[in-house]
Amino acid sequence: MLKRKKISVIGAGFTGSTTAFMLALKELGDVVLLDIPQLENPTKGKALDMLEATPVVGSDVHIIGTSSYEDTANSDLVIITAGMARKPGMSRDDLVTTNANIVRSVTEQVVKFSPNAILLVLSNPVDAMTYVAYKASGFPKNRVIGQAGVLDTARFRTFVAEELSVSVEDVSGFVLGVHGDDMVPLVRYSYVGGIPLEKLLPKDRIDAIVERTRKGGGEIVNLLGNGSAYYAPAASLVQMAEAILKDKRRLLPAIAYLEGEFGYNDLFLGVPCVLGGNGIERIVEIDLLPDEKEALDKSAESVRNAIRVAVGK
Ligand SMILES: NC(=O)c1ccc[n+]([C@@H]2O[C@H](COP(=O)([O-])OP(=O)(O)OC[C@H]3O[C@@H](n4cnc5c(N)ncnc54)[C@H](O)[C@@H]3O)[C@@H](O)[C@H]2O)c1
Ligand SMILES: O=C(O)C[C@H](O)C(=O)O
Repeated sequence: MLKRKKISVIGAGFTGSTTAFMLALKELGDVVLLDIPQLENPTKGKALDMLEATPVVGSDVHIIGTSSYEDTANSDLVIITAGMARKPGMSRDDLVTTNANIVRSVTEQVVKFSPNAILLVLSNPVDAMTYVAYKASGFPKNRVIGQAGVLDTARFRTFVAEELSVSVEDVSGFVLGVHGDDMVPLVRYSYVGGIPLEKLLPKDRIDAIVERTRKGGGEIVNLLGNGSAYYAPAASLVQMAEAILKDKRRLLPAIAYLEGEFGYNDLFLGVPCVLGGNGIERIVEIDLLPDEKEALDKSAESVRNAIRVAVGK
């Protein structure tokens, strides 16, 4: 008999609860939503509300809310969204010390009960937080992954589709590097219906889209006023979760541990990855032009600085 997957989402705030609901809508597995003991009742309430939507949408999954890690036992996938979100005027790196402590303690609890899980990290600054989760878990590198590139690429695709008045489905591309202002949208590898983007838009328009993508998170933070984006981040987590849980072997940008790839060592950074049942099945190295490599180096340096603060090195 086919066994249902179990997915735990740690942090039941905006991104955590939206992710839990999207996972349930897609029937990817039973969902456990966990937050701190002080928020146990609201977490239970959110989960029950989602469960009561399942008959309407026709999704046969179970969803519970909890503050107890025992309920997360034997999860196949654990998504970590716990931590502070930034407010207008802050950078993601301003969250590093607070969120490193949260991500470290959450990971230690998670791995006690789910030693074979794959960890998918969202908490910011996410490249450094994925490093913290990796060290705290002791898991092999393929089972610790961070989310940034799917979201950053989604923003890029949205802006290109709007500019050209074409379907978002026909725009492809990928954004590598740090999830911050130094991210690297690879214009040269971006296509619209198979046509290179550079043949469809003048350089100044592409530059404007690249800049808007880099600042995409901040644009939403400024509009919301008291928190950060959650619909597109949740959708991005769910796309990665689906690739892993269904062993789809999708080639997506993901934050992966590098041991020599792209010339970096002992670093988590957004790179093209094949995502499947083992988590990161492999990293796909691509040729970069000197200016692209220089931009990726800057990205890597920015992650190294955040890691130094996160782990106190
Ligand atoms: N990587 C990305 O692309 C991306 C995208 C969106 C948000 N984020 C980050 O994700 C994090 C969550 O964002 P959000 O909008 O959901 O914030 P939020 O404030 O709505 O939710 C965070 C939740 O974490 C919980 N939490 C805090 N400490 C905890 C602990 N020790 N154990 C369990 N739960 C704990 C809080 O109680 C809260 O409910 C932030 O750090 C944000 O910057 C990253
Ligand atoms: O911008 C943020 O702080 C949240 C997230 O990283 C995003 O890109 O939306």
